Amino acid sequence: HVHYDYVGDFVHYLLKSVMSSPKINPLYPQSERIVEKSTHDFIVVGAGPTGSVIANRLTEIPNWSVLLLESGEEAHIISDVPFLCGAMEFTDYNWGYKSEPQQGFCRGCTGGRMELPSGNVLGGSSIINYMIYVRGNRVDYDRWAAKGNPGWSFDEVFPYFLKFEDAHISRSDEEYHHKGGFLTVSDVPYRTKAAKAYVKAAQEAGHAYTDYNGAQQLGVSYVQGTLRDGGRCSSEKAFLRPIRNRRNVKIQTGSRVEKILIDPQTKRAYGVKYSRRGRIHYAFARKEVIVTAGPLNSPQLLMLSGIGPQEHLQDLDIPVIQNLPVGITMYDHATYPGIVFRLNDSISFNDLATSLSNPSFYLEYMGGKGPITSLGGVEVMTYIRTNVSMDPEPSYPDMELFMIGGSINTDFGVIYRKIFNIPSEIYDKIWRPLEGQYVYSVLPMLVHPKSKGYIKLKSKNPYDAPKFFANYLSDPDNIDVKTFIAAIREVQKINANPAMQKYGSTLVDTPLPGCENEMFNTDRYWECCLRTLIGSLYHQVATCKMGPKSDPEAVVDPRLKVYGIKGLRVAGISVIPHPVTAHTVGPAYMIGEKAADIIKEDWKHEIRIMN
Ligand SMILES: Cc1cc2nc3c(=O)[nH]c(=O)nc-3n(C[C@H](O)[C@H](O)[C@H](O)COP(=O)(O)OP(=O)(O)OC[C@H]3O[C@@H](n4cnc5c(N)ncnc54)[C@H](O)[C@@H]3O)c2cc1C
Repeated sequence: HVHYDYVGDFVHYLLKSVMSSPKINPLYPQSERIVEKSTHDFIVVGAGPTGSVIANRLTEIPNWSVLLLESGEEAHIISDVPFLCGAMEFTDYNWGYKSEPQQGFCRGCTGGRMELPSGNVLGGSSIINYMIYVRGNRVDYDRWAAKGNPGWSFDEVFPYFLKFEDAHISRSDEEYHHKGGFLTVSDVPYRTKAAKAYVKAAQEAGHAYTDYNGAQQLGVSYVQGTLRDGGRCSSEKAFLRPIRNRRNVKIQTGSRVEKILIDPQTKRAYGVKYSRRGRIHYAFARKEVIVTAGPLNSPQLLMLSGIGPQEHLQDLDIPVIQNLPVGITMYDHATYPGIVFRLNDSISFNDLATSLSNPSFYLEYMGGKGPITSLGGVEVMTYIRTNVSMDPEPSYPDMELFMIGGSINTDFGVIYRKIFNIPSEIYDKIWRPLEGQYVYSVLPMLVHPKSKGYIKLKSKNPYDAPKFFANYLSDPDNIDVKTFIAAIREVQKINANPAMQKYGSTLVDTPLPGCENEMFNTDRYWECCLRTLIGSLYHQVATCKMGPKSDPEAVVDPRLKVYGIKGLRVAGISVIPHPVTAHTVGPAYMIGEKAADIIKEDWKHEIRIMN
């Protein structure tokens, strides 16, 4: 046995080096002669899904010039391979944040901390994400509107979801999808037999087969992915590549914005200060600065620029321009990776190394097919409403269960063990004995957490990572834990059905280290597991919350303008007021589309004159 830690480190090193190597034929050639001071109509900070859409749509107006500044570089084509998505976290495409150690969760994680990856690359997190495409529930958006955000109800945002979508889904509610948009959403071409059996078992357990992006979200269906021809369809591929030769857009990588320039007298944002290749530059905006720097960096940038909680900024010696509750709210979607079932037949992924060393899989991938098109093993989604839910809306899920045709042992502890910061003591006990075996797992995602965390700056140095306090499982009534446990029971119920039992599927019952004192499969046992090994699914929202002026947590108004500051908007999942019943990339694209339309509307007098 070569110790997997060394193998893992070597694999990560190799991948990191390949991914960061200079491009021979870059799609976005970067001029070395960047002027130190330049002026544009709009400056967009961050080229993730939201920033990419905004840059695309604003430059539809030929007379408007847009500078898109992205801290990361253009991605390597290897990031297109869906099966490798988990590994992207170990490259320079990740900002590499971690949560602060806190009581009550992640007691067993290495250092008591969770990984909080976030994309630092042209395309943002859509280059390192798992490509799961979910739009969210009608109720999510109707509640945004009901909470004082006019324009954001489902009926008002749905056309934007349709606008960007190019759907290739075989069993779908057709009127809920659209063909011809920039972002390809499709079925995953490869499905394990375990996934097919699980879909059947879920139906046997009473879950209807649905299109979760269609009329009804509750039920079971195969995952839909942001995939084009079996490869990743990132925001770079979908929204930037088609416009990169427009004369009125400048897409500049390796450009890290350190500060938004704001006149303290007039409170107008007039540009940004950024560093590139070790030099400081300034860019000025005639019209607006739009911050789309992701859910973790957008609040950081605002606070570094003097917009944030007054006392916190004063403590760090940052001159306060506007006292606003930036970063005081951070909801996230949590999951638990330890519900694993052993199978007695070769129906799931059992060995990543063998899969990746099989040349025929690559040939299949060239044709947009085969196991390598799998979204890191994510295959089936089930939306459920547990008996813990007190929500008045009967069709509103409180849990998502996503089924994976493998588990943390499938890659021999090289990738997913590290993603969840699982120490050797736990891996060796639970997953090591399963190496090479056929298993599947189900990860519950708590879609509407009651617990909320917050973000603080560590210092006024833009290169110091902020501090992330996730506060998972901290709600006073313990509803989050109870909901998780109800979901774990539902997973067991699904597994007990004939379609899974045909393969002798049994829950792995080795007690989790740290929880041996609790009786296996009791509520107390599962609570202990959750508090030992919970992980993030990287959907932090509300860090620059959208809300009416009366909302004490609001940072931007419903037109995404930062309260009290002129010429400055924030867009992206950071503005989402409350967690959605979705993975967040879909909503990020929608927010980009809507933001672009809002901006066009606000400047329509000028567009009219130009026409
Ligand atoms: C590992 C991972 C897996 C995920 N899996 C899924 C999934 O399967 N399905 C799903 O729906 N969602 C998933 N998500 C979430 C989803 O990808 C994000 O919600 C979405 O990308 C957010 O879009 P955004 O535009 O708001 O921000 P981001 O995608 O975070 O983009 C922000 C961009 O701004 C840049 N930036 C930040 N600070 C600066 C600065 N100071 N100067 C210049 N540029 C800056 C960043 O480098 C980045 O490119 C995942 C996220 C991660 C991290």
